[in-house]
Amino acid sequence: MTSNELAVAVRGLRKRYGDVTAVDGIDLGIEKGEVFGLLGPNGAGKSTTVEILQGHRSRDAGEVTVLGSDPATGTRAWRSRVGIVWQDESAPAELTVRETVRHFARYYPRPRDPGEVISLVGLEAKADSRIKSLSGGQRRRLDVALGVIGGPELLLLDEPTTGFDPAARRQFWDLIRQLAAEGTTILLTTHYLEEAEALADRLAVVAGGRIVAEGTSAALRARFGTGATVEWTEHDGTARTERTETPTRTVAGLMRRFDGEIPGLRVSRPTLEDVYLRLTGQENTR
Ligand SMILES: Nc1ncnc2c1ncn2[C@@H]1O[C@H](COP(=O)(O)OP(=O)(O)OP(=O)(O)O)[C@@H](O)[C@H]1O
Repeated sequence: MTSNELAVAVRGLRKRYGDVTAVDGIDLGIEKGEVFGLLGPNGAGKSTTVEILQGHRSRDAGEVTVLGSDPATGTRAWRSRVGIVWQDESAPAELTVRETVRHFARYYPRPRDPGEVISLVGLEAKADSRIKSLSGGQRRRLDVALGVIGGPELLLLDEPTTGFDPAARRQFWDLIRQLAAEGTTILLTTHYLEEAEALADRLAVVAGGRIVAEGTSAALRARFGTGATVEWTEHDGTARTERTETPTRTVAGLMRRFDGEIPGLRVSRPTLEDVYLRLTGQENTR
């Protein structure tokens, strides 16, 4: 697939801040209509990458094509095709939700209908409330409304659900799924594995400015999450843990030794979280 057929094509992307290498040679290809998750710990280089894709940060090296253009030289027409959800949208606190969404619609050549966008993000009941009266989660929905009011082909979301309660997070996921169903290509960064698994068609795990793994969550688990952990308790009460590629054989050995019930027996396969912690070198931080 050529870079013009992909929504986002990145090759050899590098960015340094002084002595800190934030992005250290990232390659990325996101297909049109895909939901792609960038997953990684604090400081991995996710925000820097997204800011470069938005055209809001310069790069030191690499080729970047977003909707057929280099973001560093993106025109106003190009910008109107890319939706960005800012962390702290500086919308005037005294305006109502409806006024704000209508106001932002004027910046775009072919905006979506403001009323429709307000209901898409679930803010109908708050349409005539002032922004200053919104809760944190409602405020974030407004940010998303402002990110999609221009009818973007590509939506870039940097940690969209940080600070959400579980119910708000799940409602937000429904919104993302709805936008994806309408054909919007979506790139989101997240710390939450569960979120990446729930939303992303494919995900890339970023650590230390590099992509350490990429694929569907099922493929990542199958590829990196091999083996199992067998846990049991010895007669003297000592807890034992063994990591093995052949858990059945381990359990068979224990059955012979214990000649009956094996106290505290537990066999577990790695979760995506285990895979993620292993890939990002945080395995022992649990
Ligand atoms: N404006 C800046 N000036 C100097 N260093 C920066 C700047 N922005 C980011 N960095 C550094 O670059 C590295 C990557 O940061 P970045 O914000 O891209 O990571 P991230 O994966 O988005 O992290 P988080 O999950 O914490 O948001 C970090 O070491 C960070 O301290």
